[in-house]
Amino acid sequence: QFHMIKHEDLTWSESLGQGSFTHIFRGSKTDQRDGVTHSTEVLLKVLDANHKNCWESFFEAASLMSQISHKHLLLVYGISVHKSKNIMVQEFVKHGALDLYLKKSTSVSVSWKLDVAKQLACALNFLEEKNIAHGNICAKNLLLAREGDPSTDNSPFIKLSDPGISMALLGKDVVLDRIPWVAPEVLNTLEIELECDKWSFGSTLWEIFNNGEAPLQGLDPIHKQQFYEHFSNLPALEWTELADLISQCMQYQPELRPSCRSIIRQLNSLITSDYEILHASDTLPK
Ligand SMILES: Nc1cnc(-c2cc(N)nc3[nH]ccc23)cn1
Repeated sequence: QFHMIKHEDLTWSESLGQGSFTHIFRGSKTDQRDGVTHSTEVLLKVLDANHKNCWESFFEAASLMSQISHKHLLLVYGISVHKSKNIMVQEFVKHGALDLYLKKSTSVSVSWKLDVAKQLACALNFLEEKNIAHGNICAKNLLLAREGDPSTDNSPFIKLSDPGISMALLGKDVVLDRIPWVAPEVLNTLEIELECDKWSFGSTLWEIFNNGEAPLQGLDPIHKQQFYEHFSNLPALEWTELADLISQCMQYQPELRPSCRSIIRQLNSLITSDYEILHASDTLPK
């Protein structure tokens, strides 16, 4: 169920860092279409040689993304297996991960953030309708295809990346490190259900409205686990309506979390609320 890409059709450029058990590189792939050679910029995600046993899960994550297509889901061109290297070939998304972008950017408006939040909610709604759980929703896995430009009121455009290797295969320490994005019930079951993505959506909303700052970033794994054992909540944002949506998503009882349709409805009412006017002051020059 995968397009196999020949290794010789891949060109490798610079390393762009690493994920859980993977290394990522910028690169390009060439293919022949009606006799013409096309070269496409791609992102090459390589599974660590010492985690070869995860290759099924690595490709499982990619195949999830290639079975369905949606404008806010990352495009996976295919896979390439060469000697001991397992490579996933993805579309290259120009501005990279949203968490880093938010940390670097100073003047990102409230409406820009709401637009991004709504795009993520639409992607989750699409997955929910297909009964597909993603399992790794976070700002690091949101890729910015278009920055959007405040002067021309051009809007941002994001793509949700693949979920990566499944929780069941990651060590307990990696799962603990994903607190508070990983839903509490996953720590016991290591199973990902649709409701888990709603919890993660809440945590990602918190990140977006805290300029990419990671929630609970200072806590070590033990204190992160206690955060769940004490049924704690993230610090509420000033904007109460948004804080309410986040706490609805981050309810410890999965069945009480809102549907994607409800999340989208609530985001729409926030977009039209006068909050933007009230908060226009935070983008005006002092
Ligand atoms: N599917 C993907 C995933 N990541 C990127 C990306 C783009 C960029 N400008 N800087 C980066 N730094 C790290 C990753 C990355 C692109 N496409």
